[in-house]
Amino acid sequence: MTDMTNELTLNRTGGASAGDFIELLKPRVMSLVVFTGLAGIVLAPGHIHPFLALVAVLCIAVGAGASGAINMWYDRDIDAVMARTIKRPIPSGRVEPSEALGFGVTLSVLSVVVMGLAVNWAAASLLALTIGFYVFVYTMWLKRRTPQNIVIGGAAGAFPPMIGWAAVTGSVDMPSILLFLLIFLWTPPHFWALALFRNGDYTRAGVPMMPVVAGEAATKRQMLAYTLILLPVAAAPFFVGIAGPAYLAVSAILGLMFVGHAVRVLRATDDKPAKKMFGFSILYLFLLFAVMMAERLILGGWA
Ligand code: HEM
Ligand SMILES: CC(C)=CCC/C(C)=C/CC/C(C)=C/COP(=O)(O)OP(=O)(O)O
Repeated sequence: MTDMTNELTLNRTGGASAGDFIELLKPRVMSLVVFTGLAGIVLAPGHIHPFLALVAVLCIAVGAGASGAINMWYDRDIDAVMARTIKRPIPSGRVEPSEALGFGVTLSVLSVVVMGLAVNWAAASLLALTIGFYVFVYTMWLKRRTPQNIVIGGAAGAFPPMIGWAAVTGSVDMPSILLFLLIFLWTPPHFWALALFRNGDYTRAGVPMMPVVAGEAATKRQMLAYTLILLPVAAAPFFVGIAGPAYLAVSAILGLMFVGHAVRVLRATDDKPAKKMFGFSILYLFLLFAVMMAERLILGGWA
């Protein structure tokens, strides 16, 4: 406790560093979000100037990070009682709440306006929708109210490939909706794996995550159901012509491994399988999109 008090005093007098503002952008989580946005650009039919592609990726990165900063501003009360989040810049006193809010709002507006002016307004509108969904629908409305919070609110994290796709095509098309669906169905097993071994945090903070409300067994059964539904959905990009045969094989292997993790979690009596499944969920999504992009870049289009 003394250590923590000293740390708070030190930090307050020291003021915020650039690193604190970078931390507000949740860079590690957002790196995969941006990667899926890049995939939308690579997989979309048509051409975009490489410089504009770079601008689009930067706008997705800045918009995603900015919404993370607003999330940290709104959630500063619960972040202060969860072990995983207590050292974040606001609860530890290094950044004032109003500074974080101003930072997040400014960068959100900037990312949308630059996307609209430099790339197109279809991508900018989807980016604005995504930021709004994460901030208003997930963070401010559902997160503290229902155990379905991440099922519905998770849609925010699934939009980036559609944003990237729209940056190239100016439209919303069926293959990009499929990429949305893939991430949408991946989110519950991704997040509930973490919630299972961070259950104490969410109980203390009064956040009604699924394991807190429905119990561990029911959560685990739902995780298995999502991994099973993911199998055909993850294969679908091959059948609509935006992914190749190597992708199809990899999606089946990774999908079965994901189901295997869910089965081990279902049977487990300790936290270890859930921790492993959380780590695997990230690798799963990263590899799926990496293979989809690599095959497209190496071999060209299929459609
Ligand atoms: C509503 C949907 C989601 C929720 C509630 C959620 C929740 C979380 C949480 C609580 C963590 C731990 C973060 C930390 O301790 O800093 C995490 C980690 C992570 N999430 Fe998610 N996530 C969601 C969607 C996504 C999406 C869509 C992606 C990417 C496409 C993603 C990628 C990651 C990555 C890469 C990490 C690991 C970060 C690290 O290395 O520490 N998440 N997620
Ligand atoms: C382009 C754009 C705007 C993308 C946004 C992407 C997005 C909504 C990702 C959601 C992932 C995420 C950080 C969830 C954390 O949940 P939480 O906020 O409950 O987690 P916490 O407890 O770590 O704060």
